[in-house]
Formats: sequence, structure tokens, C-alpha cells
Amino acid sequence: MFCVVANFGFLLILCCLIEVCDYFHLILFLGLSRKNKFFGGSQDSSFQYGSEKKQKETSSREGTKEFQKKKTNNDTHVNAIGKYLDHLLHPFTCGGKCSILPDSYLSLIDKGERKSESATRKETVVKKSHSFIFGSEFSATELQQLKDQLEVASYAFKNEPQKNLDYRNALNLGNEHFCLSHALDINNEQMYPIIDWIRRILVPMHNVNAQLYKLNLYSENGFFKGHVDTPRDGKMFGTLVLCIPIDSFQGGELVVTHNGTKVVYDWASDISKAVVEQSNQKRKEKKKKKIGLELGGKKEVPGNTVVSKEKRQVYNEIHWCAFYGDCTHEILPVKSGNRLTITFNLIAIGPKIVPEHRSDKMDANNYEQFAKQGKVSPFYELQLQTLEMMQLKSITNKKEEQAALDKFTQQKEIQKIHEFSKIVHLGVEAKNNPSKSENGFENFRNCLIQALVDEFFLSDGGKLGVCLCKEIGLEVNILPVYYVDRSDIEDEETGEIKTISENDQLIQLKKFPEHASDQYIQRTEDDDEFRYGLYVDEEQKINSEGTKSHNSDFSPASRQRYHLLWCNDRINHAKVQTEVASASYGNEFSIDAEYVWAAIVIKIPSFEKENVRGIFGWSLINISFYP
Ligand SMILES: O=C(O)CCC(=O)C(=O)O
Ligand SMILES: [Fe+2]
Repeated sequence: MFCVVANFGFLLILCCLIEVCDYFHLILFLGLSRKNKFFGGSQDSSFQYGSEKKQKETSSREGTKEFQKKKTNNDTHVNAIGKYLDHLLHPFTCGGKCSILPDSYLSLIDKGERKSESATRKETVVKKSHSFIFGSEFSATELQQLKDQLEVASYAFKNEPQKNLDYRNALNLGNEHFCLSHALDINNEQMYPIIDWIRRILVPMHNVNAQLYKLNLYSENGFFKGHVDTPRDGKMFGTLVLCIPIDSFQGGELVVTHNGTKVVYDWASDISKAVVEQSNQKRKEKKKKKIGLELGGKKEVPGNTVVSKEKRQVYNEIHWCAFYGDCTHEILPVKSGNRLTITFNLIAIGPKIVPEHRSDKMDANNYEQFAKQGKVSPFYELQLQTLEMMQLKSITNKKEEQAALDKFTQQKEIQKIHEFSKIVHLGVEAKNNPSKSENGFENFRNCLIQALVDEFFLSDGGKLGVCLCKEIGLEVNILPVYYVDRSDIEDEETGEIKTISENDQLIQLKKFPEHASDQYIQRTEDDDEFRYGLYVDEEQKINSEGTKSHNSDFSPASRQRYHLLWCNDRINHAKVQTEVASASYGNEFSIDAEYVWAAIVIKIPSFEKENVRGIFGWSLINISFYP
């Protein structure tokens, strides 16, 4: 095991961009030091996707092949990252998970009862035999009983209901035929966070109401081709889908698309994974029992079935997502099992705050426009989320919200985020009025990247950058980097670290991607724990000598290769020796000090693939890493 507690303020060395099959990785290199020397804050980052000033400075190099190559690479990456960031800043969908409360059940309304004129749904006496209790796996009988009550699902085409199994293969039930117990009432107190989240993300200026719409069941081969939901109310701005686990299922991903960007909600894997784990567990228990019996162990009482913790957990979780009404969505075929969802119409009430740009049309396109014009601050909403996450307060009224918000905004880091937000808006302005813009950011996206790298990684030594990246939903890893070829930076004769002139840096930058393509991130498995590292080829030599025992048993097949494009150079910072302590266990316990690099790796999903996941995580990472 290998342990470093590091202060980001002292760490910054190098930053690069890696393109990995389906992902882009933005990488920031760190040096790990116990000496607390300063090596942060590049004044001369080679990551220059931004200002006119920097472009002018580089213009003399523009003729060189290296520059052209670098520029093309950069443009591609800027576009890819930018597209992702665009999405992060004005999301069209959001989702999450919540627990199923006790007493969550579905009751079918008897058709006879429903017809009685005066009976409202609440007054309807629900027959007990028609109730289905959630929170555990449905038995085959229960599943069949439910299916017997459903009808072939239709969809609207030119406002007319249609049934066509080539377009939609599902069963459903309209809201007039069923009701949910109070525990599942989307507008109840416990479920409120879902609605509140939707409000914050999708319609920040409004309150939200959700109206029960339909129950859908997709069994094996069930699907629903791409469609947009028919607006069912003038104020309907979107749809909320709850997925209630009743069976282990595979497939059935819900894919939401807006302007070519896809977000995939794959709810199957959680449920089926836990069930697989559960059956493995069962197998193990059986084996144990067998051994136990042979050794005279305790005999289990037959019929005393114990539901495993995992299984109970998974059937106690509701996945949900919401999206704007103008987003196309589809349900991919269910490969096995049964996928139950309940849909709600999302209605905007309000507006809560009257914004100057108030528009009656609340959809993904409109909000995208607002966000691009800087009229909706994504950060206000993110701050509120953060408050909640940090559990400073469970906010119950406006006054408390304001007080908590004030306290929160006084924090230095949050002020930085405000700075970031300003930079974003500056970029927006620059984009809209390129001639007026003093800063001359090339465009909105470039500005964001510039802000991320310069403001947060370079000036703040990384910590805030990491927080911010996490905040906007990017996957961030901090990786040890083994055996970066030090001959690149050390003078062969004197052993001193080379300083490189500006012109040389270009060559160096060109060299980096080639050099780096020999690097890879290796995922290692050790007693169920995963350890990640960015490894260079030299590591292999060490492996074969067997001196790095913690890596020696990993097959090359588990390695992934990456193509790197470095974003900044490490030269300016390489004067500081970097080291890390690791414990080694031989005949005697000892501590080894190694010289390594470390990197912040930011995973930026590709837009071309459908594996772009939901976003909106915030976690303030504790900067003690490598457990
Ligand atoms: O079941 C789902 O996940 C969504 C169903 C849907 O898109 C619809 O009912 O319009
Ligand atoms: Fe739909």
C-alpha cells in the first residue's frame, strides 16, 4: 500500500489532455512532495486555447508544422470538451436515486368503482387483492397478476392514440386505473427532494408540480422507439420517470437526446448486479453450509429464508430521471426481466422569481439560450445543491435558505466559483460581441476550458479545480504516475533538470504525445480493491524484475492504452524533486521512498458514443488520497 497526504497548493507540475477511445482525459500532472516546496502556478502554460494576447505571442510559431499539428489537435479536443461543458452548463435532463419508504404500494382501481360518478380517486375503496407492495422482488404470480391488469401501451401520433408493436412494445395503465400509496406520492415530503432537484436543474425560476400519468411495464423484448411526449397541459414542461424495482432486468436503458447529445439512464445494471451478487453469495453460503455440515456445523432451519442485505437494498431504491418536453427519448429493448416505470407530467408553477427573460416556453432549447446568454447562472443552483450535500442545513424556508446561502457564499472557494462564473459570462459576452471583447476569448467553450485550467488548476494548485470538475459532474481521479522517463528532463551529463527555451517547448510538446502514447492507465485489482495508476513502459521492466510486487500480478490484458496530448509542460516545475513513501513487505517491513509523478485525470466522456452519463454530482474531496 502506498500513502500520500498532499497539499494541492504545492503540487502542480504539468497538465495534459489524453484522448482515450471513447473518452477524453484532461490531465493535470502533479509532483508529490513531502518537502513542501512551492511548485505551483504556471505563468506560462502551454494550454493556450484562449486569449488573443496569448495567440499573438504564439503567432511567430504559427508557420511551423509542429504548431499546426498542435493546433489541429487542440481544436479537436476543445470542441469535444466544449460540447460536454455546454451540456453541463445547461443540462436538459437530470436524475438520481432515492429510497422506497415503507408502505409503498400500488393499488388498482376497480373499473366498476371508477365508474361511479361521485367517487373521486381518493374516496375509492381499493380492494386489497388489487394492491402490489413494493420494496422486494415480485413473485412470478404477482408479476402475472399485474400483467393481467395492464393493457397494450399506446402512443400518440397526430394526437390520436396508436398501438403498433414495431414502435412500442409495452404494457401500461392510465392514471385513472391506479393510485399510489402516500409513501409514493411524488408530492409528499420525503419525495420532495426529487421535485426540488428538478426545479433547480430544469426550471430554476419556477415551482414544480408532478402529475401522475401512467404506469408502464416493459418485459423481455419490450421497447419504445424515439419520441417526444405529447404535452398534456399548457404548463407541462417535461416528464418525470420513476423506475420501481420489482424484478431483476437487463437492458431497457432510457436514452434522452437533445441537440445530438445523449444521456443514458441504465437502471438495469444496479438491480441485476445486486441480484447476481446475491446469488453468488447464496452459492458461497451453500458451500459453507456443506463444509459446515461435514465439520459438524450448525444446521440451518429450513424455510427460514434470509434476504441478503444487497438484495433488500436494491429493491428499496427508486431510480428517477426528468427531462424537458422537447427532448427525444427512447427505451432500448429489455433483454430479460421486467422493467416497471411510473411517469409523471411535470408542470411549472410560478414563476417563483420573475426573470427579465421570462418565457412561457420552458424547454431545453430555450434554457440553452438563456444559459448561453449568461442569464441563468448554473452556479446558483449548484450552490444550493452543495448546501444540501454538505448537510449544513436541511432548508425548509426561504429565510433559512438565504442565511445558509450567505454563509456558504462567504467561503473562499465559493467566491472562486463565482469568479469562474464571471469568466463564463465574460466568455459568453466575448462570443456574442467578438469585436467589443477586451479579453477576446475565442468562444464560450474555450473560455470555460481556459478558466478551468488557468483559474482553478494553475492558480489554485488544483484543489478547487478538482472540486469544480467534480461539481460539474466530471469523473476525476488522482493517479500516481510511475516511471516517467526522467531522461526527458534531466541533463545526461550533469543530471540537472533541463530548462527549455520557449521554442524548444513546442518540440517538447510535439514529442509528448508520442512519448505518452506508450503510457497507459492500469487498473489493478487487489482483494476487491482497485488501484489506479498512470504507468509508463519502464514499469514493465521493473515488473519483470519483480521489485514492484503490488503490480506484478496484473496481466497485460487488464491494461488500457491511452493516447496523450499534454496540455501544459512540466519543465517549469520539474526542479522540485518528487517523492512518495510506500511500505514494502519483505522479510522485514520497510518504507521505500520513490520518485514519482502524480496526475489529476479528468475523464470527459465522448459525445459520439451513447455512454454519456448523468451528471450533477458534488463531492468535496478530502485531499488525502491513495488509501
Ligand atoms: O418507461 C419509461 O422509462 C418512459 C416511458 C415513456 O417514455 C413514455 O411513457 O412516454
Ligand atoms: Fe415518453
